[in-house]
Amino acid sequence: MCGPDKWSDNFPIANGPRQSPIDIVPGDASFDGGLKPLKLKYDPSTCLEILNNGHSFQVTFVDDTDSSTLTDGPISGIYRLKQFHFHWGASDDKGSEHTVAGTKYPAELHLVHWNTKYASFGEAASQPDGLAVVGVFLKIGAENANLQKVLDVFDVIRAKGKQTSFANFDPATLLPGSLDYWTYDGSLTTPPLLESVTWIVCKEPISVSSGQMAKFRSLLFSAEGEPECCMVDNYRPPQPLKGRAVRASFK
Ligand SMILES: NS(=O)(=O)c1c(F)c(F)c(-n2cc(CC3CCCCC3)nn2)c(F)c1F
Ligand SMILES: [Zn+2]
Repeated sequence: MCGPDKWSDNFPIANGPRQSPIDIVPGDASFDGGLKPLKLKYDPSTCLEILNNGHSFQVTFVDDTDSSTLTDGPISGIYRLKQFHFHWGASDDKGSEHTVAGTKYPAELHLVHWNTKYASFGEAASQPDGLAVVGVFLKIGAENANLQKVLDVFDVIRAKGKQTSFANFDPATLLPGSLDYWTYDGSLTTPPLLESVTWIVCKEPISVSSGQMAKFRSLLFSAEGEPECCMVDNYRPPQPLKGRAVRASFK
């Protein structure tokens, strides 16, 4: 398995100056009163499909208009929602990519947006200010009815390469009550590990039940007809901060 430790062979940027994820140490983050509140405007009618891409499952959105956007927060300009996906562990004690003072959460949601000053997601992904990803931690607790709408279609996307239409889902229903956040300059957490992401990590987690986490683990890394390989531990561990500042939108 070409796991995270091997990525630097094919992607030397894996050892670059602004890699993600990182361990967020709240005491080391500096409050920045200049940071604006996040402004997330999502239109459920832009929700298109859900697919198992062999690394995670992702829900993709129509991004040819400014219907679903991220503005304000630490960024300038308009960033369009392209997709959201998750990372999770084989057990509830691990799974998130970012950690908070060493604490791992069982899963982490990533809402991926691209800067409309560029012509497309693909072009934006190679620019230092091209992408903005909102990260939300999942914490074991009450069953999450909004998340359940996504888990309910897992049976048809169980294997790598499977996809199905997925309409009228509002990703805002997966956001926590508070949008207080930490922000820092980082990268994609999977190959090609491009250093083009403004990370925006919410302080407040959303809930997920243990039974729902078991459902995440019913997905497969493997394609139909291949030996079954459970999709678990699809998270990259924290990377060196290398002198970067982590700012907080809250005191
Ligand atoms: N964990 S993360 O950092 O939030 C995260 C992301 F933000 C991503 F955008 C991707 N991503 C990768 C591609 C292929 C593109 C193919 C064209 C060149 C750019 C990559 N599509 N989306 C991704 F895989 C991922 F894990
Ligand atoms: Zn991710």
